[in-house]
Amino acid sequence: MILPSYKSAETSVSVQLLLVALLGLSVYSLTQRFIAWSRLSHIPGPPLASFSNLWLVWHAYRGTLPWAIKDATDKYGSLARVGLNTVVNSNPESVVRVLQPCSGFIRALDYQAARFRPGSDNILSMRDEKAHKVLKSKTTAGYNGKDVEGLEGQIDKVVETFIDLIERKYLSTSTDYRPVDLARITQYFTLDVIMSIAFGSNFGHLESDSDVYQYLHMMESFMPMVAIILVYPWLCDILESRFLHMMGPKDTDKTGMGKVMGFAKEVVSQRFGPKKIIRKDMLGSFIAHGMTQDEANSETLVQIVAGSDTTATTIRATFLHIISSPHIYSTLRKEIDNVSHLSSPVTDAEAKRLPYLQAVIEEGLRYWPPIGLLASKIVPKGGATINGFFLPEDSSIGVSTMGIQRSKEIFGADADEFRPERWLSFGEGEAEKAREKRMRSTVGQVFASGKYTCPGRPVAMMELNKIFVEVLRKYDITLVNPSRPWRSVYAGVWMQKDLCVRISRRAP
Ligand code: HEM
Repeated sequence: MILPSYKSAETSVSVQLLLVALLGLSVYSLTQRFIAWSRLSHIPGPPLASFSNLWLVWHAYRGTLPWAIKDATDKYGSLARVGLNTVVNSNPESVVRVLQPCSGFIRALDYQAARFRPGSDNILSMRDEKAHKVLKSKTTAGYNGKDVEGLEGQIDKVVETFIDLIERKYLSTSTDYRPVDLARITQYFTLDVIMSIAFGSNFGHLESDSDVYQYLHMMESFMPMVAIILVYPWLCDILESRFLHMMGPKDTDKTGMGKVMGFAKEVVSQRFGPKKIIRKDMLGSFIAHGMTQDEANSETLVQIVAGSDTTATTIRATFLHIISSPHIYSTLRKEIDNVSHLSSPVTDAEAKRLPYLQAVIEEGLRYWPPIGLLASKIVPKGGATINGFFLPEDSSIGVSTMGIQRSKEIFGADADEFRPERWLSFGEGEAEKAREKRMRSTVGQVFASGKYTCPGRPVAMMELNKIFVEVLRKYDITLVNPSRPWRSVYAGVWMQKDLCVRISRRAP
């Protein structure tokens, strides 16, 4: 008989202990998962999403999240489960209820990803309701342009620089072919606008026709990672750790986000102290409403990020649908041509009087909402009933923006079509009035509502009111490659490029 040695008996005890520990961990993890699954098991959704967040990660990674969320609410109903603790909502009325000031719903941890300076909040990342309200009162008159001296004149100057760039470099003739990526130059346009009105000076993206400090390049490399962080927001804490912070952008960098941070810090420092410069721009407005230097350092980057990618998306998507539809193109151009007098650049007031232009802009906002994030909120203590489903407290509810804006119930059977006429064809009577009201309030939700409503809406609308008129009244535009008009993926913001067009002067 062979007796086991003392050593092998000791080893087998260790193995047994390890197995018991592993078993314990597995049981614990399965129990936690079961609890998490059962909290929202009554809400339908893609099967993978009911027991893990991998469904969200997969679509965030592929850049298809807004579409996947739309498909989920189309297939499973107005409330669909898309993650272990996350549902999305495609009912505009209950979205408004969630965003009401006293709803009790607060921003989910995801918003921490919008901190541009580690440990320091800005209006977009602020989760504390009271602090957010205070910040909102300090910033609204700046963001909406009310306090910005000569707002319209400053936007006009950038419109002129945009036209000048086309004249200098991108006017094709029968003998000279000069295609341009409209997606890129419209982003230069919105960046120059926002920086001009925010700080009184811009980086000259349009003048130099370049991504001067690689800000856009940085966004392209950085935002896909943000899209994943939004699914696992605890990653924010790791990224904000001292070690990783040392590897992140610094205000001494010569390019990218660091360069923008340095520029913003310099501008802010000039506005404080004994020799402070007083200006009536957005930043000046924030300071006049009591913003501190530290708060201003955090807020300046929001101005650029929130105010440029969003409006650029609407301009690109709307241009794409104008130039790819002969009917829309000619109707809009006829409207512009038939007005007896239009200033150059067209004034905001004049543009508001062009009904077809307004319908095109409204349709552009509806058809391609610039913010496709879940924009999740946490369900308050005691839980809440949304669209007939009970949501336990601390679960997370996001918005199916594409689902709402392409809703056939609200916008009609052709909701998937870009058709400005839908905004001009309301009939008489109470039912039609109610239908119009619902459509208009629903499209307004691309700017969110209630306590988180976008304060930059008037500025964005002024840019939209000008850019299409100025370009279409002067030039003919055609898509270079209609079978692949652009590349568009979602990474927290829409990354759209290669919207390659040929621009030529209109025949007199
Ligand atoms: C078409 C253009 C735009 C769209 C569709 C849009 C949409 C939105 C949405 C949906 C939100 C809510 C985000 C959330 O809390 O989850 C938001 C917030 C915000 N937007 Fe805009 N935006 C646009 C342009 C602008 C511009 C031009 C500015 C700056 C001038 C701006 C500044 C902001 C700021 C500061 C917030 C944070 C508000 C808060 O936390 O209370 N946006 N925007």
